[in-house]
Amino acid sequence: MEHFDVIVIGSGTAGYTAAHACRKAGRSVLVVDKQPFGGTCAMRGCQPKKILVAAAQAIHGTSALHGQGVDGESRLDWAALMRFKRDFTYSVPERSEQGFLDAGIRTAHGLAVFSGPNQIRIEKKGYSADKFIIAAGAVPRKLSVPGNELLMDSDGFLELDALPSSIAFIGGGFISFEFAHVCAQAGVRTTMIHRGKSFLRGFDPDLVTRLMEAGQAQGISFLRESSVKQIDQDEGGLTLHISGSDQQTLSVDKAVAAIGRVPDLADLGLDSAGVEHTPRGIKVNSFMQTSNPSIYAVGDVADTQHLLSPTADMEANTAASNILRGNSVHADYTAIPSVVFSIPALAAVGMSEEQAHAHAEQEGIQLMVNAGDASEWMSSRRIGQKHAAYKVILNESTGTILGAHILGHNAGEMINIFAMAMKFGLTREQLKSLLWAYPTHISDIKYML
Ligand SMILES: Cc1cc2nc3c(=O)[nH]c(=O)nc-3n(C[C@H](O)[C@H](O)[C@H](O)COP(=O)(O)OP(=O)(O)OC[C@H]3O[C@@H](n4cnc5c(N)ncnc54)[C@H](O)[C@@H]3O)c2cc1C
Ligand SMILES: NC(=O)c1ccc[n+]([C@@H]2O[C@H](COP(=O)([O-])OP(=O)(O)OC[C@H]3O[C@@H](n4cnc5c(N)ncnc54)[C@H](O)[C@@H]3O)[C@@H](O)[C@H]2O)c1
Repeated sequence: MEHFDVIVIGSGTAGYTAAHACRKAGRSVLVVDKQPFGGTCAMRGCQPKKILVAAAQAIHGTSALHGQGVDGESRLDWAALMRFKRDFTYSVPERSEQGFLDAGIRTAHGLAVFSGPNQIRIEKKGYSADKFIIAAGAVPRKLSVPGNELLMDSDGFLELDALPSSIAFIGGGFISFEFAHVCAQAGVRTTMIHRGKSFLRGFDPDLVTRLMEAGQAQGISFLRESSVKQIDQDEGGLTLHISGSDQQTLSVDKAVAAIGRVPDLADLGLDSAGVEHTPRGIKVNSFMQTSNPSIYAVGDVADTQHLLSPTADMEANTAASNILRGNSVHADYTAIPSVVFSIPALAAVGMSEEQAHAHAEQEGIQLMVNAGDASEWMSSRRIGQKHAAYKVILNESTGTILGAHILGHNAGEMINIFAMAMKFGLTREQLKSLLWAYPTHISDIKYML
């Protein structure tokens, strides 16, 4: 049985970082993936999604300035856009694997299954290691209703050769919002169906309302407190049977289930390795170590709060560091920005207003909540942006930032400034004293403070 210092299961964001970090320190490393190398972010997530969003933003940006110096219609050419997207994703597996090989990391293809606490099998061949890092990611959650096989998931949407003329997104989270805005800009009749009352739970409700107004202005319909109970195929496409809303059925050409992602635990053989897990993922401590001290778990497969690329990367570095130098580094979840790449984008970091009020009461501090509409600001007017708003929550006495929430073009870039300020404890006065390049969206931050 071949032996390695470290075996990494999964070649996505987390697996990539962990494998390279261990190899850089001179360890012998094997990385294995059951799919072509590269993982979700590069192949089926952040990167290809952002290519579609960029095109949709260009269409929206042009139409927003019609009559204000911009003339003529722009149109989203889906077939060309998919070719453009594939130019990026096509080469990922080969480049990713070559990068591992160039660094001296061994690669293997196939399903990795634990056959004991310190060994795995890949396609009938056994391997052992001193340490393992499980970076097996997550997969789309399936809607368990009759006819669910007629639904697409995000992987399917990102591979669509032609856009339908009507589409429904089931779920009121990140993926539904981002893809719905792309579809709306392509002229697709788009409906979002959400079982709960509040869309984009976790984001500021006032800003979510403004985002939904922006979506409605682009032609998106929203059904809330509505559950899809059954899907039937009919001649024209699909009929969705919906309970809870006034609308009982909805006919669409295609429908996408975007109801969250679940850790990809199936077939890993975790019980043979003594690794505790729940449907939420592999249980880890703050060193990213599992119940088996030789095995660490990182990224979407671990039972942590975030399913994001930067947190996958940070957790992988944490696990690698703890394997190399003994458990000494804790995963640090301070000030993690998150962005819905809708049109406009919605971004947040830190506490919600509700959390901040609870925190203030508990700590006996005064809050300062700066909130407002930014659609009349020059930065919005010059690009024809009609939906822009912000909410910044500060500790009044120290001037430090507890939370920031931004809706608008470039919100995804601006939020990083707030994340940096929070991470390093910068105050309102310090931020205001900076000479921001002007006129930029980021220079608006001083008005928000
Ligand atoms: C549509 C979409 C858009 C997204 N957009 C963003 C975004 O804009 N920003 C952001 O921060 N995050 C985004 N995310 C989330 C982000 O992609 C994930 O958080 C991140 O990719 C997780 O990385 P990972 O390494 O943990 O898992 P993955 O990248 O999923 O890698 C896991 C790998 O493990 C392999 N594997 C699993 N089980 C086994 C096994 N038993 N044997 C061998 N191999 C195995 C899989 O084949 C896979 O390649 C998005 C996700 C989706 C779906
Ligand atoms: N820009 C980004 O950072 C980005 C973009 C896309 C995805 N992601 C990551 O991927 C994850 C998955 O995205 P997502 O949009 O699928 O999930 P999500 O968690 O953002 O939203 C899931 C939605 O589905 C609903 N839902 C859950 N179970 C349901 C059920 N059985 N029936 C009906 N509705 C149900 C939830 O109420 C929620 O509205 C996200 O949590 C996020 O971490 C991030």
